[in-house]
Amino acid sequence: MDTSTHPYRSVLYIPGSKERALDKARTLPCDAIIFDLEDAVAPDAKADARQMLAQALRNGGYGKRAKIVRINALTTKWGLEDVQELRDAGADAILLPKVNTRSDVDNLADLLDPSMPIWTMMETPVSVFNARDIASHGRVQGLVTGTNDLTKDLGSRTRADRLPLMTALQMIVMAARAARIVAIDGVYNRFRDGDGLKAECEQGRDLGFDGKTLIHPAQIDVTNTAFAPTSSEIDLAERQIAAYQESQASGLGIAVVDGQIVENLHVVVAQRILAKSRAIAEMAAE
Ligand SMILES: CC(C)(COP(=O)(O)OP(=O)(O)OC[C@H]1O[C@@H](n2cnc3c(N)ncnc32)[C@H](O)[C@@H]1OP(=O)(O)O)[C@@H](O)C(=O)NCCC(=O)NCCSC(=O)C[C@H](O)C(=O)O
Ligand SMILES: [Mg+2]
Repeated sequence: MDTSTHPYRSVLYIPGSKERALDKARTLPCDAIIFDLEDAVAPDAKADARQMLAQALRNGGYGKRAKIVRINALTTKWGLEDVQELRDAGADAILLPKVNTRSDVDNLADLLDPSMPIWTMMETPVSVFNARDIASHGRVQGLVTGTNDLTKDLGSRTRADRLPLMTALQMIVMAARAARIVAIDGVYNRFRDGDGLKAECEQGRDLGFDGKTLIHPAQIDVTNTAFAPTSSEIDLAERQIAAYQESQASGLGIAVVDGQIVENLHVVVAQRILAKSRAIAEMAAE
């Protein structure tokens, strides 16, 4: 699934051990779900969570939401069994945490059907340095930023403006864009602080992320709004495309809309906005 056919504005983590949350997710208006077997699940609960999650996926009912399973790293004692239990359960992608290098992706790819997409957590300093290499792996279709682990590994402080993370955030977006894959921002931990979430979503959107990972259903609406094209962006995109087509018809290469030039590249951006808007409408028409 790419972002022109499927939106990834809101990507909700659900602990694989929480039956009630697994059930509730079937009704939540998020674009994608990360079913988590890693950090959200305590070591003693991992085996049961694996079984419960496989059953929930087989039962279905998640509609058009993209279903992404986050396994434990293959270097842990749980990783291999996670893959064996979940690879044929009906997920749309497998998300690998604590990735450092392209060979980590190779190790997972060897265990999966070639048609199963892989997403990677970008949450170690080494992964950020290797972002381009990881993103360009033929099996990788999405990068998910792990800002909590990055903050831990950097020894940085949590700041509202995310200044200590800015280089990493930009490198992750650039790697995803160079490889034409999906880029998702990290979580906002204060899940009852809607204003703080909104500000961080706007920043993530400005940076170029497709959406944001979430930890609580209360974060979905704010995020869906922040990562959707606004009505004025849609209106402008439509007028830019129309004006450009008109100028082409009269033999000109450039149009002017609202006092700004419109060239071919602006038309590409406008078309992308309209494609995203259509994908969101399609998602809502469930
Ligand atoms: C944060 C929470 C522990 C809060 O849980 P709780 O106190 O139970 O919340 P509420 O009582 O407000 O819940 C209301 C209802 O919503 C359901 N719920 C809550 N969270 C989720 C969810 N994530 N998905 C689906 N449904 C959810 C509750 O079941 C209630 O339902 P009902 O009873 O029917 O009304 C909790 O939200 C939580 O566990 N969140 C997920 C935490 C998580 O997944 N963490 C790991 C991922 S973050 C990460 O690892 C980032 C990355 O790796 C990095 O390094 O940065
Ligand atoms: Mg993490």
